[in-house]
Amino acid sequence: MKSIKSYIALTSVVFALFLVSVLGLYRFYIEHPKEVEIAEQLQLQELNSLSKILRLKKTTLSSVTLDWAHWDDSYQFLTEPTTFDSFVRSNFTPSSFITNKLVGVVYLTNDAQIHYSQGYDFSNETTIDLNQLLNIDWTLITNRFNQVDDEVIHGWLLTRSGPAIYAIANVTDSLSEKDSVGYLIFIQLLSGSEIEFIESITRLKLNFTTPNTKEELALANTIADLAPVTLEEGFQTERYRIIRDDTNTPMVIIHITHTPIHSPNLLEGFPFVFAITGLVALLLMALLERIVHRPMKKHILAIEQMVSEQNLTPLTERFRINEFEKFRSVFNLAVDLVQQQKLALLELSTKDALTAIPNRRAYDTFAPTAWKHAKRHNTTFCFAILDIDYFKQFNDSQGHQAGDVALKQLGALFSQHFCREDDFYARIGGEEFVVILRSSHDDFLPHLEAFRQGFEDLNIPHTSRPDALKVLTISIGAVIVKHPNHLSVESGLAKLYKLADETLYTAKQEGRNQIGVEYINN
Ligand SMILES: Nc1nc2c(ncn2[C@@H]2O[C@H](COP(=O)(O)OP(=O)(O)OP(=O)(O)O)[C@@H](O)[C@H]2O)c(=O)[nH]1
Repeated sequence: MKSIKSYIALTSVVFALFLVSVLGLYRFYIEHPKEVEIAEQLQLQELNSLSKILRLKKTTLSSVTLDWAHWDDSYQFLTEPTTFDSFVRSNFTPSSFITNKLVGVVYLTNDAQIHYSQGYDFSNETTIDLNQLLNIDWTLITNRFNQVDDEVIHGWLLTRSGPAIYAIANVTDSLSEKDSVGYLIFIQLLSGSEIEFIESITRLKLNFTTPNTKEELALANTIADLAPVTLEEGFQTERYRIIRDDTNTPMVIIHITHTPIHSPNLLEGFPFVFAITGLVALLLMALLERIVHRPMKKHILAIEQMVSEQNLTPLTERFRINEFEKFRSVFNLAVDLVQQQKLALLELSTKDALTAIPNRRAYDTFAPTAWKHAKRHNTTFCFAILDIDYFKQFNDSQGHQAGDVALKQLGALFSQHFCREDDFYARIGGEEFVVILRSSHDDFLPHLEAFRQGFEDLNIPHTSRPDALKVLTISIGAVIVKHPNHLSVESGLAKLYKLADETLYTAKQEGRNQIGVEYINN
């Protein structure tokens, strides 16, 4: 069996676990997947932006290249090279490279002979031999010449200085009326400032590398392509993407670092949830403790005290819970019942069975109290012993049953004569009775006399008595104490009894059917 307190604790813990489970399931199946989805969409957008910007760079370079290739000057430079030397001098100055962010310019004839090539070293800010600068594998480019036709084509290059983009356009006159006389190639290096610009737009941290060794190439082949853009790894703060050339060879590896505004974390908010749940559990415990445990404990203590004091009384404090309140009212009904039974038992134990007036036990309880009260208030006190005259002869002649009837008749007479609040009478022996009267007026004797006369007037025949009277009578021995406080508490009552008994004896000796009186402290 467990205490209410442990059930309350158990209930609170179960409730807290239930709350955590509900919140946990909500977080796991609803909230967290939504957060992940939003974060993934953002990362996909960032990758898309990166892909679009890189494509835009290539198309921009293509436009510039196409523009230059369709200049009449370019056309004439290839058809009449000596006449147009000034073209090179005026157009391929360092500022031309810087303005167009070019690291290389190449003019080729239709049969892929280099007509003019120039590189620009941005770190040293000087023109330099293109091959020395970039160490380009020209076959990659010349293999694409047949794709050029009227269109411009572009692609990625591995250079000594890092990844670069190139564009190839047919060189023709400005109206594109003449046949192509060669090719113009512009090469743009992905410079630091370019990367910073892309980073600021895409919100990504980027690191461009080129796979050089066989192992690096093999590794690069396992990396997902930048285009078409996918987010196959899901939400990640870091990932790699690859850019390939037209022969599907990995050209550029991009190490991408995302800077998410918010990283979805499954356990995020759980300390708060635990704290809230714990708090709710504690509040629940406190509430149940206040409503259930504390009142119940209080009532148990009250009942225990009643039991130890052997005095059951109704529980007065109300419960807030219906069932407990019901228990309280049922308990109170039981207390009522016990009190009624107690009263009934008390009455039974203090009443004489034959005459139905108080018995010896009642006398033993009442007499000392009445005596003490009289002493305290110094009220005049009358103690009288009553005895039926020649009752033995009555029994012997009329029978014991007739004696019982006579005793009953005598008992009934008491309530008629001694009916004041303070009057007391009892049957303390076989045919011996006691009357205790208290009054400020000394009117005891008329009362006792009326009682004696009343019994005589019942005219219960007693033919076998030795004197002249032939009815049943009583004799009374009375002691009247004017000032009870002159006698001691302890010895007082016993002394009165003894005196009353002696007075009764005298009354009997002097002829019976009379009252003998002794006064004390007059
Ligand atoms: N019928 C009946 N008799 C009782 C009862 N109790 C006591 N007695 C009788 O009361 C009688 C008392 O007799 P005694 O004490 O000798 O006195 P007495 O005959 O009354 O004579 P005196 O007192 O001297 O007048 C006895 O015979 C008892 O048996 C009772 O409950 N019923």
